[in-house]
Formats: sequence, C-alpha cells, structure tokens
Amino acid sequence: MSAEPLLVAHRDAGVLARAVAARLITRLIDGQAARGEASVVLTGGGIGIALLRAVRANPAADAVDWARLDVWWGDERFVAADSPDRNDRQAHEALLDHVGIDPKRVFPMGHRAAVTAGGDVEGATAAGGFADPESAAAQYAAQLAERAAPGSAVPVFDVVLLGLGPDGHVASLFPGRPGVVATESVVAVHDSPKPPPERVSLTLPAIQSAREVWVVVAGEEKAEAVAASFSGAGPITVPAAGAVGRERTLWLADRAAASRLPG
Ligand SMILES: O=C1O[C@H](COP(=O)(O)O)[C@@H](O)[C@H](O)[C@H]1O
Repeated sequence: MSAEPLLVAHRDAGVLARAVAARLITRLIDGQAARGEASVVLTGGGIGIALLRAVRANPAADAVDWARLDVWWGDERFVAADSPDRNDRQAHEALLDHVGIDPKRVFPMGHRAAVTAGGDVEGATAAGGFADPESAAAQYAAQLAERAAPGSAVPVFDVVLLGLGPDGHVASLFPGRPGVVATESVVAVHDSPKPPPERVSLTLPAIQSAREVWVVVAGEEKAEAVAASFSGAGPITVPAAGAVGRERTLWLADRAAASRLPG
C-alpha cells in the first residue's frame, strides 16, 4: 500500500480546481508518455465537475492525447440517462464533449431503464438501461474485468479522482453501510443518505488498485470530514480513510476544508 497521504492546501475552491486540473493534465501526459495510454476515474460533485471545467479551460489540455484515454467513473446516481443528476452527463457537459475523446474508451455506469406505460422496463439493450442498480453494478464489474490484466478485477488506473462528503463518504461508499466492506469491485447502493437514493459505486479494493488516488475537497462544511480522515479512524466510520493509492495518495483541498487539521 502507499505511503502516508499528502495534503496540499490551496487558497480557495477556484484555485484548487485550476491547480488540480493542471496536475491532472500533467499526470495524463506522463502516463501516455510512459505507457502509450492513460486512464482516469472521474468523480461527480461540485468540485469534481469544477475541476473538469478547469481542465477544458487550460491551454495545456491540448497536450493530452484524449483519444488514448480510458474514462471511468467512481460512482453514479442510478437515475434516467438524461437526468441532470447523472455524474457522467455533467462530466460530458464540462469536458468530455469538448475534447477528442474516443467514445469507445468512455465507460459510464449503467442508468435506470425507462418504464413503459404498461409498467414494463424497456431499453435494457438498445439504450443500455437497467431495471435495478445491482444489474448495472454487475455489468460495470464485467466491463472493468474485461479491461483488467488476467487475474485482476479492475485495470490499474492512473488516477482515481474522488470528492468527499461531509459525512466522510467517497464515491457512493457511506459510513457504516455494506458498500464500505464490500470485496467485489462494484456495488449497488440503496437508501443513500445523500439523494438520489439509488447509486452504483466502485468499492475500496477497486479504488485502492489505482496508481494514484486524489481526494479533492473544498469548503468549510467538509473540514470535520477531512480532520476525521486523518485522525486514524477506519474506513467503516470514515470511508475516505480507505481511499489510498498504490503509489501515491493526495488530498487536494482548499484552506477552508483543511482548516480543522491539527497544525
Ligand atoms: O453525490 C455525490 O457526492 C460526492 C461529493 O459531492 P460534493 O458536491 O459534496 O463535492 C461526490 O464525490 C460523488 O461522486 C457524488 O455522486
């Protein structure tokens, strides 16, 4: 497992988003130089989408070969494909629709299938929808396994980006819920404390297979959760404490979010 997490604090959320964007661009360029391709796991949430907008606005984004990038998600809201709540839809609007991504290398988590007037679920094949988050989670696990090395459940991601909830959740892994102790790569989530209630999420073992894990966090309302993550608490009570990368774990925060850390 990785060395101790390193926290870098920036002046405010705007500077944070631009700094993480610059860091991500460099990381993807370096991954492509070393291995011919790169992979990133995206997060939803306020700062997670703001940083994608900042990537788009950064002139150095042209140095990334977007066609040689695999794009995955750490979690998704299990709602209709066209819902504004979808993390993938927000990421497309912020960045993916504006760079030369290869659509075959973009791997969104499954969405809720449309229900016909007669109550039947449709679209499971044509539109890629699912009747329940369990089916979407199983399909995502299979997609990950397909792109993984033999014997591994998930590919070795270059970077997993995560947001942080005020309760210490990362992806859709909430304190004390079954997802935080799951050993498979992807789980279905019901009764999420944060709406919408149904979700799909990577698990901690899947997140921990990444070369680098970056927890990106802004705002005073997250300060307790940041402090709890560094307090020595375990991932069942503070899921973010289990978000560590193989080579590096970075906490990229604004000063408000870092304000309750001792020292
Ligand atoms: O619902 C979610 O929330 C978290 C945190 O979002 P934020 O707006 O409080 O930063 C996010 O990381 C996750 O991807 C998303 O599904």
